Amino acid sequence: MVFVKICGLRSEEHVDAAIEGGADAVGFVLTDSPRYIDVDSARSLVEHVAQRALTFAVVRDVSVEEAHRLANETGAEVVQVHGEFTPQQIEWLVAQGRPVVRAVPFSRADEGSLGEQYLLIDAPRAGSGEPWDYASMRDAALPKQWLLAGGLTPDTVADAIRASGAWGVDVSSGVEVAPGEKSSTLIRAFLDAAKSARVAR
Ligand SMILES: O=C(O)c1ccccc1N[C@@H]1O[C@H](COP(=O)(O)O)[C@@H](O)[C@H]1O
Repeated sequence: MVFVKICGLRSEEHVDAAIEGGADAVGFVLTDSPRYIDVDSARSLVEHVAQRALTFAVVRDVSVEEAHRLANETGAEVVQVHGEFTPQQIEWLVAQGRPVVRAVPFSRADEGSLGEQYLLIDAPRAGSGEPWDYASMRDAALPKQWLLAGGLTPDTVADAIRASGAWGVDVSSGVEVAPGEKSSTLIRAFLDAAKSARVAR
C-alpha cells in the first residue's frame, strides 16, 4: 500500500481526520506559507499525534542547522527540507539522527541522491497546488522509496500513483477549501483514493 502524508496541518481536528483516515504521516510547515505554524503550536500537535503517525517538520530555504533546530524544538520525527543543499550539508543533517526527506522539483529528479533517506519529487513551487506530468517519473532512475507531491487531489491521486509508480504521496493544497484551510472530508477522500490505488512497480 502506498505511504501517504498529509501536510500543512494546523489543528487537532485535522490531525485526527488524517490519522483516523489512515495517514502514515502528518506534516507541519514551519516556513513562509499559508500553512505556516509556529514551533510551539507544532510541538503541541506533535504531542497530540502521540506516535499514531510519523510527524514531519517541513522547512524551506534555511540552513541545515536551522532545519535541525526547528525539528528538534517541535519534536517531529522526520525533517523535510526544500531548497539548495550540498551533499556535505545533507550528510550533516542525516548524522543528527533524524530521517531526512529532501524535496526537489520534478525537472531535477534525475540529479541523484545527496545522501538523504527519502526523496520527494514536487512541483517547482512547493505547496502551490500545481499539478505536473507525474507519468514522466515512471522510467526515472529514482530510489525505491520516493514521495510524489504537487497538485495532487482526491480525484487525481490514484491515477498519479499508477502513472508514476511512486512509493508514497504527499498533499497539502489538494485537501483544502481555501489556502491553508484544510477539510476533514477532503483529507478522508484523499486517503481513501490513495490507499485503494494499485500500482505495478
Ligand atoms: O505546503 C506548503 O505550503 C509548503 C510550503 C513550503 C514548503 C513545503 C510545503 N509543503 C509541501 O508541498 C508539497 C505539497 O504541495 P501541494 O500543495 O499539495 O501542491 C508537499 O511536499 C508538502 O509537504
